[in-house]
Amino acid sequence: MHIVTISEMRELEAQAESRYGLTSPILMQNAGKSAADLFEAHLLPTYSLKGLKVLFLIGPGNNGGDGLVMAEHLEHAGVLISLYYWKDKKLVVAGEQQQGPDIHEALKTQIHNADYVIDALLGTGRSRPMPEDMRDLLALVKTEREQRDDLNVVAIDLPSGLNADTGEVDPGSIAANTTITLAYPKLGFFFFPGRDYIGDLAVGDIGLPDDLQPSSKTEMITGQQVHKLLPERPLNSNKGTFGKVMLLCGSLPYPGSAFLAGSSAARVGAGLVTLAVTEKMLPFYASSFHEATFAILPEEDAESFDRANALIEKLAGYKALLVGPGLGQSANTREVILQVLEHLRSLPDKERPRLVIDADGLNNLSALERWWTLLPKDTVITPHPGEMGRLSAGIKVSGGNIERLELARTKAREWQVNLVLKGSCTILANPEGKIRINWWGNPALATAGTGDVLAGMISGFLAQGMPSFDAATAAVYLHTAAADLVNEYMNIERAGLLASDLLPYIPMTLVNTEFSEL
Ligand SMILES: NC(=O)C1=CN([C@@H]2O[C@H](COP(=O)(O)OP(=O)(O)OC[C@H]3O[C@@H](n4cnc5c(N)ncnc54)[C@H](OP(=O)(O)O)[C@@H]3O)[C@@H](O)[C@H]2O)[C@@H](O)CC1
Ligand SMILES: Nc1ncnc2c1ncn2[C@@H]1O[C@H](COP(=O)(O)OP(=O)(O)O)[C@@H](O)[C@H]1O
Ligand SMILES: [K+]
Repeated sequence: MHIVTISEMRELEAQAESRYGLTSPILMQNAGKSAADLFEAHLLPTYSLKGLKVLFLIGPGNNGGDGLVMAEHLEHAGVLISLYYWKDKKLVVAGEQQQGPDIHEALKTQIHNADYVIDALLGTGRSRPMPEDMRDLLALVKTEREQRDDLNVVAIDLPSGLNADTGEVDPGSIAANTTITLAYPKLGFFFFPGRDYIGDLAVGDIGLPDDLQPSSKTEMITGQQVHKLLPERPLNSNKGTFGKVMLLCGSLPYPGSAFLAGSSAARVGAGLVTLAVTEKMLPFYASSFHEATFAILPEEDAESFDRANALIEKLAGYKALLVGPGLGQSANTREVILQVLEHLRSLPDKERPRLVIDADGLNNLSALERWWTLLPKDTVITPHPGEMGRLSAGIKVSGGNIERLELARTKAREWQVNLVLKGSCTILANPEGKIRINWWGNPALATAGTGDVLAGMISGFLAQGMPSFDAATAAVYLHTAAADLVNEYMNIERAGLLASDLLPYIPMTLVNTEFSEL
């Protein structure tokens, strides 16, 4: 699904009018109706709308207009509606305009009684800081919600005051429990601090014709998209159909990485997983990872030439190679990586295993001049912000602010790689400037080993012949979907997940893509 900037959204609206006669009032009717439908279908699956008390905060522009249309639909469905018009300081309760000297007190009573407050004050037309009286209004809602968590705030299009292009927020903005955005998610949702204000995200259809597409090259990864990318599993198949993955991962202080990555490759359907390990490491894996096969390498203090060659000899017939998780850093290991890269570059396209480099694979590389010139075509790299900094000559890389978007785009072009810049909204960028951003997941993923799972999943998809950027896309989405499932089934909130908990849930995430709402 496209992600749009404000100007891209305006351009679409202008085209909708000039090419299809879809004027602003028509789009607003569609927007308000779909917001009402989403409110009913998704927010209240188990409750009846009848008797629900909903207060609408109505702004001066089209965002307020959307709110009014939504309110009308909900009123027909039996919702008890009150409307507060911010500009005119007018309060209407059940169709009656409230009179009297103290509208402010009456408004406070409405906020106190509401089940839901709908934030329809400002949308993409916000052009300056919020006036104080708008901040005060939202502060009343915020204070009330702090006192009772059964008060929900639903933002229409976006939380008022959020900059839809950058994710910056006004000091008066309040976080929504749910944002019903219109037509397409806005770029600012994916960056902090904005990301924290969105809550659950729903996307309303405003009736733009299918052939009217945004010019944006930026996409939000969705389950429906991933469903289409997943490899076929024909009946007439065997393990050879689904490809072999080789992993150069794991060393004495970090043995678990190879287990996590290898299991994850198998969990997304790779036919066979081989761990390239030394004899010293073998007993660890043989007892914990029964499904793996092994390529035995010389010990780490052997000549790099021998270590590399032992791996290269075994690599024929493999469709994917993962280098890095838990590998350790040393001059010798760097040499091994260099020789393996050289071998990969020498292979014809069809015979070349597709490469994923993560963790210490990246740390080793970053010590080399112009390391990116050493990579074979179609390589995927998966740095977290620290690794990204090392790869980019020591610059400081933000974990979640908007600057990381341009950085990812520029570096994927310069390095000619498929870049997975990890973080709470992971950004994928390919050499052609295409961007995909992951919305899903939760902070339980912020624990050691989840990156190994991700890298393993990518290699497992590559083994099945998926193009590199798509393999990375599917894996990024599915590893966060797995975390969401773990939280649900293990009753975890935002802490306590083990990377290995993800493993048994990965196959379920593949199935679930067929039924995802987005
Ligand atoms: N156009 C379409 O076809 C469709 C649009 N849609 C909807 O419209 C929204 C965009 O509508 P919009 O452009 O009217 O902007 P909106 O966000 O309502 O606010 C602008 C108003 O607020 C004012 N204002 C600005 N900043 C302010 C501030 N800080 N504090 C106070 N006031 C401020 C500004 O006044 P002015 O600057 O002129 O004084 C103006 O009156 C979009 O998010 C979506 O919800 C959908 O229905 C689909 C079809
Ligand atoms: N707060 C968060 N929300 C969503 N995803 C997260 C969050 N924190 C971390 N992640 C994800 O968890 C993974 C962590 O990877 P990484 O930092 O490489 O860990 P490790 O190297 O220990 O395995 C990444 O895919 C990252 O995007
Ligand atoms: K709004």
